[in-house]
Amino acid sequence: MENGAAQPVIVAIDGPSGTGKSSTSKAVAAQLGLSYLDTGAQYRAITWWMVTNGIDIDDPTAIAAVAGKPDIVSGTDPANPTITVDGTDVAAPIRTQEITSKVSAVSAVPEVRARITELQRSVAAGAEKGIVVEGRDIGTTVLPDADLKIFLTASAEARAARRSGELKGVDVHTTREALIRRDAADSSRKTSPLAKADDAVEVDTTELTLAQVIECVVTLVEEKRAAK
Ligand SMILES: Nc1ncnc2c1ncn2[C@@H]1O[C@H](COP(=O)(O)OP(=O)(O)O)[C@@H](O)[C@H]1O
Ligand SMILES: Nc1ccn([C@H]2C[C@H](O)[C@@H](COP(=O)(O)OP(=O)(O)O)O2)c(=O)n1
Repeated sequence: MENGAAQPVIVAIDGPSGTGKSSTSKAVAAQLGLSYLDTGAQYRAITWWMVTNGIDIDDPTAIAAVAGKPDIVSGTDPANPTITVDGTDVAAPIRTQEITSKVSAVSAVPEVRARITELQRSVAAGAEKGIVVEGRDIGTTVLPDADLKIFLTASAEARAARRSGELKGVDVHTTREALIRRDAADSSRKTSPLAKADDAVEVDTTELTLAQVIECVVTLVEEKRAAK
């Protein structure tokens, strides 16, 4: 590496629900002094706005017509990630089952994706030391020139067990079915589906602890940084 300040490093972490994207990305960003962006939270936030404003989420034309209206702001400190819509803190309401069940329909609308993708690129460009961005289409569409692309996977059983550990009172079977439905919707949409980029490193986390996944990604980032 040359003398002087380190070049910003851009890391894209994609994969389906429950593979460990958020936990891994936050920890990696915190350890390496990078910013962090949860793009799923942005899609949840725009879905929350649609629901709150009575937009019919089964009507893509109605969604497209207002996709530019909400002002979504993400705080990128991995120790305290925040998200607001028109100045309102929506960190809690975007995690309800209602929003989770509606987010795939809203995020499949091309006008929504165009709007959120633009936002994501401007956040990444503004991260002085670099950023870890997690989602479904970061390596393929949002930041195709990322320095490092990771695609996390895990069995449906492991993912459902992890998720139902968080959702008290919801059984593993129901969680597993909902998760498989959402994966199918996110993977089959026309615009920018959930997919592994050709140059992404695939990490199967089924048999790994979270600490092992974090260590693996930190090592890969450090190797990329050393080679820059
Ligand atoms: N490798 C792992 N082993 C066990 N539990 C994990 C692992 N990775 C993540 N978890 C747990 O699984 C849940 C979902 O992880 P999260 O990072 O939110 O996944 P994602 O962002 O991909 O949906 C969290 O409770 C997290 O602590
Ligand atoms: N880059 C992204 C990130 C999320 N989405 C959509 C599709 C996902 O089902 C929802 C919610 O994503 P989120 O990462 O919060 O979901 P999980 O926490 O992994 O269950 O947003 C997307 O379309 N593109």
